[in-house]
Amino acid sequence: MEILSSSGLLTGLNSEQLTAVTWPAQPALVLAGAGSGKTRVLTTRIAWLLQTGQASVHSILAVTFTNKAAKEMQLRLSALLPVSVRAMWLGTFHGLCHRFLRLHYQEAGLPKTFQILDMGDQLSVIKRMLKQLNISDEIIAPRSLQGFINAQKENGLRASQLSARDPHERQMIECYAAYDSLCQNEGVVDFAELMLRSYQILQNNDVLRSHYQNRFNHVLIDEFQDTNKLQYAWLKLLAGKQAAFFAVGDDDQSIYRFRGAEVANMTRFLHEFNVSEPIRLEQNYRSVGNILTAANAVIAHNASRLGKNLRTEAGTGEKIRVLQAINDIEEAQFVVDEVKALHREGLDYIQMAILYRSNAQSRVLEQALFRAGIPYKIYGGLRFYERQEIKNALAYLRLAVNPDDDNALLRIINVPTRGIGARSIENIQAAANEANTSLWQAATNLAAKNSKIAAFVRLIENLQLQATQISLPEIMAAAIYDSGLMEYYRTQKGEQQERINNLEELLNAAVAFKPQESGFEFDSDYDPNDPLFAVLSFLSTASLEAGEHQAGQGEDALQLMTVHAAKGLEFDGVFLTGLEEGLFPSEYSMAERDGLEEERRLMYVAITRARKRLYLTMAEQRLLHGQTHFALPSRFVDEIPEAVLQYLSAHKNSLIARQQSTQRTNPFHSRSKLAETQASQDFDGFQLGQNVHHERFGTGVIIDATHKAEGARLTINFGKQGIKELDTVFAKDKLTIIS
Ligand SMILES: Nc1ncnc2c1ncn2[C@@H]1O[C@H](COP(=O)(O)OP(=O)(O)OP(=O)(O)O)[C@@H](O)[C@H]1O
Ligand SMILES: [Mg+2]
Repeated sequence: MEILSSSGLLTGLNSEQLTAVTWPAQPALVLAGAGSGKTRVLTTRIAWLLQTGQASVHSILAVTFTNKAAKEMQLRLSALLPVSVRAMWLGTFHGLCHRFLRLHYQEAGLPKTFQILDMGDQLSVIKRMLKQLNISDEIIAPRSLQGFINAQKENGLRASQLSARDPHERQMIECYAAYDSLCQNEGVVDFAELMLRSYQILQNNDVLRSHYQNRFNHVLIDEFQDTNKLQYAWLKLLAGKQAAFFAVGDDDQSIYRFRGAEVANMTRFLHEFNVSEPIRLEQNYRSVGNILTAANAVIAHNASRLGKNLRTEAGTGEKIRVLQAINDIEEAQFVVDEVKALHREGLDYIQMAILYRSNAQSRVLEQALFRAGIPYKIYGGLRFYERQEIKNALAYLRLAVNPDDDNALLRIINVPTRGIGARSIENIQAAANEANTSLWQAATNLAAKNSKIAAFVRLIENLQLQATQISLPEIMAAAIYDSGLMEYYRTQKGEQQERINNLEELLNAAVAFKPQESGFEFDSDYDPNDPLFAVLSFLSTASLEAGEHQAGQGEDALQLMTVHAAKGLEFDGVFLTGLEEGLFPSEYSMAERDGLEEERRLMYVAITRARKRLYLTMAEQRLLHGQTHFALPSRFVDEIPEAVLQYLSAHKNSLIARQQSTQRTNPFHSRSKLAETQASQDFDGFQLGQNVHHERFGTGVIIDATHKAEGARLTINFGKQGIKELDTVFAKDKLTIIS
C-alpha cells in the first residue's frame, strides 16, 4: 500500500488494472476487450517497475506491433518518468531484431554495414536472381516466390528444412535456397530474415542466449493475439525461465490470421508458463454505452472465443447513426457533410477517422474530401493516385496523349515485363541523348532492329489512336487490359488482390468521371465532347488529387485508413463505411466459418475505435469491377441491437424512406433489420445486447429475442457454456441484468 500512496502512477486505475500493473515478477496474461486499458496497463507497469526499482531500463524488453504504437509508448513513458526511453529495448519486432543484428552482426555472419531490403527491394533481388537462373516469370512468378519465401521464414523454416510435394514446389524451394545465399553474399537482409536470423542466433549461441536471458527480467508484449509462431518463439527464447513474461491481448481482435498470426498462442502461453487464470479487465474507458453494446452484440455471434464482456460507466451516449445511401458517391458526400458539421461544432479533424475494409474504397472518399477542401491523411498506406499500379496504368494513358513523356515511358516500358531489359533501355536513352529527342522518338527508331521494342511501340500507337476515338472508360480499359497490366497483377500471388481491386476502381473512376464538372479549362480549343478532352482532364484531376492536398506533418487532418491499420487507435468520431455484404464481410471470407469469424473480429475492432460518435454507412449501389452492383447491408449491421441504432436517410428516395412509406419489403433486404422498422425493443424486460447473469450458466449476452404469447424467448450466448434459448416465463427468476 505504501507504493500505492507514494506513486501517482497508480492513481485512477481500477482494481483489476491495479492488479495487473503491480503483478509480481511472474508470468501473466491480461485478456481483455477493446478499450479496457490494456495498452495503458502495459505502459504503466513499465513505469511502475522502473520507479520502484524492480527493473532498470536495461532489463526490460517491450514489444508492440506498429511504429506508431512504439512511439506513443515511448512518449507516454517519458511523460511519466525521467528515464532515457531510447536506451530501452522498446519497439516493434522488426525494430528490435534489427537492433539485435546490428549489435551481433558478427555472430549473425553479416557484414557490419549490412543493408535491409524492403518489400520492393526484395522483389528486385528475386527478379534478378530468377533471371540469373534462367527461370522465366511463367514458370515462377517473382511475387509468388516472394510470398513463399516470406511465409516459410515466418514459420521459422529454412529451405533445407522443407520437403517438396511436387516438382514445382521443389523448384520453389531451390529458389529459396538460392535467394538466401545471394542475400548472404551481398550482405542484405529482408524483413522476415531480421526475425528468423535473430531467433536462430539466440537458439544456437548459448553464450548470447544466456546473456540476454539474464539481462531481461521483464518481457512485455502488447497485442499478443496477433503474434505468429516465430515471434512467440523468439519472445520465449529471450524471456528464458526467469523473466516475468507479461502479455496483453484480446482474442476478439485477432485480425492477422492471413499473416500467420495464431490466437492459440494465448492458450499455449497459459499452459507453457503455468498461468492458471488470465487477468481480466472488464471496464471499458473508451466508448459510450451504445457503442459498446453494439460491439458486444456483434462479437457474441462468434463461436470460437475465450469469452469476456465489457461494461462502461460513461453513460449510453448518442445512438449509432446508420445511413444507407443510394450509391457510393452519395455515401461519401454524406460523410463529408457530417465531418464538416462536426468540425464546426469544435471537433478537430484529427479526432475523426474514416475506416474502410479495403484500400480501393478510399478513392471515392478522397475525391469528395478533395472537392470539399478538407485536409486528410491516409494512414498506413498511399493515397489512391499515388499507388504503384494506378501510376502504371495512368502512365499508359499519359503516353497515349503524349508519347514524349519520358517519365511515363520509363515507368512502364517494361511493366509488365516484355523483355525490354536494362541494356535495351540504356540503348534507347543513349540514342535519345545523341539525337536530342524524346525516348519515344528514339524507341520508334530502334523498333526496326528490336522486335520487343517494336511490339511496345505498336501498343502505344494503338492507344494513341484509340484516345482520339473512343470514350474515356474504354481507353482506360485499354490502358489497363490491352497493356497487359491487369494480367500481370493477376498472375502474381500474395497481396495482388489489392492491386487488382485498385485497377478496377480506377476503371470505375473513369466510368463516373464527368469532364465538364472537373473544373478544368484548357487554353486551346478542345471540344468538351472530344474523348481526348476527357482523358486530359481526368489525368489533371488525378495528379492534383495525388499531390497537392496532402496534409503536412502536424497539420490537423482527417484520418483515413483500413480497419487493419486502425488497431489500437481511438477517435472521438468514427465513420465506418462500405458496410455491405461482399465488401465487409469481404466476399473472399464468406465461404468458411473461420474467414467469417475473422471478418467479425475486424468489425469488432472497427466499432471499438469510436469514443463518442459512430456512423455506419453503406450504399445500395456501388461501382464494382466496372459495373453497378446492388448490395445488401452487411450482416454485421443486423447483428447490432436496433435499440442503439438511429437510421438516417440522406436521400428521399433511399431504400429506408421508400420502405417506410410503402411498407413493402425489398426482396434484397428481407433478412435485414433495416426492413423491420417497428420491431419492439423490450422483450419482457430484456433487451438485445444486454449482458445478463444466469444462476447456472454464468454470464452471457442476449443475441436474439422473440415475443411469445406469454413472455419472450431469449437466445443468450453464455460463452463457454454455449448458446442457450431460454423462456422468460421460466428463466426470469434465474436471470439478472448486469448491464
Ligand atoms: N483507469 C482508467 N481511467 C481513465 N481512463 C482510462 C483508464 N484506463 C484506460 N483509460 C483510457 O481508455 C482508453 C483505452 O485504453 P487503451 O488504449 O489502453 O485500451 P486497450 O485495451 O489497449 O484497447 P485496444 O484493445 O483497442 O488496444 C485510453 O484513452 C486510456 O487512456
Ligand atoms: Mg491497446
